[in-house]
Amino acid sequence: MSNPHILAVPFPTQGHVIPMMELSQCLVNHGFTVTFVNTDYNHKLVVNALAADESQLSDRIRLVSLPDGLEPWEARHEVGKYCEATQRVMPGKLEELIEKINQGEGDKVTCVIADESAGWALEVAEKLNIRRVAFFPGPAAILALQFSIPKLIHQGIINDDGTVSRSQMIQLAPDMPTMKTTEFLWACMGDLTEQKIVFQLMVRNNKAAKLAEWIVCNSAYELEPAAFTMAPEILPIGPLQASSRLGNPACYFWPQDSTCLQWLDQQPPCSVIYVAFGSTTVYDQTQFQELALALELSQRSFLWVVRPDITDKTSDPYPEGYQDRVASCGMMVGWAPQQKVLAHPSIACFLSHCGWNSTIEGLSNGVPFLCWPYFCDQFLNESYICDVWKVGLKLKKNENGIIPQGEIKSKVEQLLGDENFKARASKLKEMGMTSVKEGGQSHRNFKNIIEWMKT
Ligand SMILES: O=c1ccn([C@@H]2O[C@H](COP(=O)(O)OP(=O)(O)O[C@H]3O[C@H](CO)[C@@H](O)[C@H](O)[C@H]3O)[C@@H](O)[C@H]2O)c(=O)[nH]1
Repeated sequence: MSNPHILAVPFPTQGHVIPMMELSQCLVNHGFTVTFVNTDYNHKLVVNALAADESQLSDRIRLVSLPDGLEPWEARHEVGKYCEATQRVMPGKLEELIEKINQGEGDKVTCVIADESAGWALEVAEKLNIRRVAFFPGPAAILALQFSIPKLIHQGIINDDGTVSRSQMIQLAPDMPTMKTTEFLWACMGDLTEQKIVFQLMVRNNKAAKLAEWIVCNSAYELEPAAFTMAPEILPIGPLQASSRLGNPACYFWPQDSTCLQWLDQQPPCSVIYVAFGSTTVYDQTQFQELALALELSQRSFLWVVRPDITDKTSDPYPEGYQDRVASCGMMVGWAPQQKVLAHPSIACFLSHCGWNSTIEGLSNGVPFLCWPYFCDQFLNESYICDVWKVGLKLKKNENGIIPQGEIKSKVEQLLGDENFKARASKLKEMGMTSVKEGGQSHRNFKNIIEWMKT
């Protein structure tokens, strides 16, 4: 038998590639070899960022790439178009890649670990008779929601193409956070056509997940017990964090600006608002400027990640004279070493879009949140943060759909003026993080799976 050789296939967006790489690094530490499959487009970004970064990938992880079905110049942020193209082109290319590897001199692929959202990769693995693990990088509750689609159709809550019959609050099972039907993952992704494409992808992924011998997720029993009771087939192996294995995260699409860590060193403990909205969130110019002014108004230090594509206005999106005015208290960077930033003692709170990676990174460091969800699973994550774990506050939009500067300023004061938020966040940190340590339930699940992968 050949040495264990994993083919890791993330869903091709940043928020999925990072946790799949983290899982890969954990596998390498247990003696596995990993071939990591990016799209050609993402591969270029990753290689470019790696060259500018001090973090090194293990030589037991080989980066390879496949076309994603779009031309190099086409935008990847139109969810529907992107999902259609990847599903159409990538399965065939993946099959060719695996056959090429297996006909070569090196170790044959012994197991495919695919993102649950890229169910087509599980279909290819089954066709080629290779063992399969589905990895979900988000919360178990969202996967449980996806698995409940047939029941939701049966109950008339949605119709066959995922359209929500009416806006209402529902609870999938006792003790689960309540969800607004119009905020179901697929129902808040782009226009109606895109929503239907995303819904159909989820239906396909439900079937594909049944082909996997294991379904694992980047969460912990301690964080969402009700979701794991509702869908016991999902096993938590998280929260996966580079700091747990004393390593650096990798596979970023943009080079990290590490100068902010030295800047943080100069700030007093628990004094800085960290502001970051993940890899895809985009704000219009009005909202962007409102946030900028709110940070200035807060009269606190802040570190703000302003990705080059975060607003529709690319050149100088700030209010006039802003950068000079905030130079003594604020720092803006294009992409931060976020996991290290959140672990820094000078961070007081995290103004976040509530992507799941950001959520567990904040939790793992006991940082309280100000929540500004945008789409996808982020509304549910906000509900976990504010209603279930009670480690954050929600920001409210005004009648024009804008979160005004006064709202941001007053919620910052409320959050930082109440020590209970920090106290609960510190408690949750202890609870959640023990799960990935020796003896924890996530650790035990991970061990069982790697034992199985080695047989
Ligand atoms: O300056 C930055 C900003 C972000 N990050 C990292 O980028 C990742 C961002 O992931 P996440 O917070 O989950 O946000 P998205 O990039 O928006 O992720 C997508 O994928 C997630 C996992 O499925 C979902 O939970 C989100 O809603 C979805 O938008 C995290 O690991 C961050 O540490 C950095 O390293 N530097």
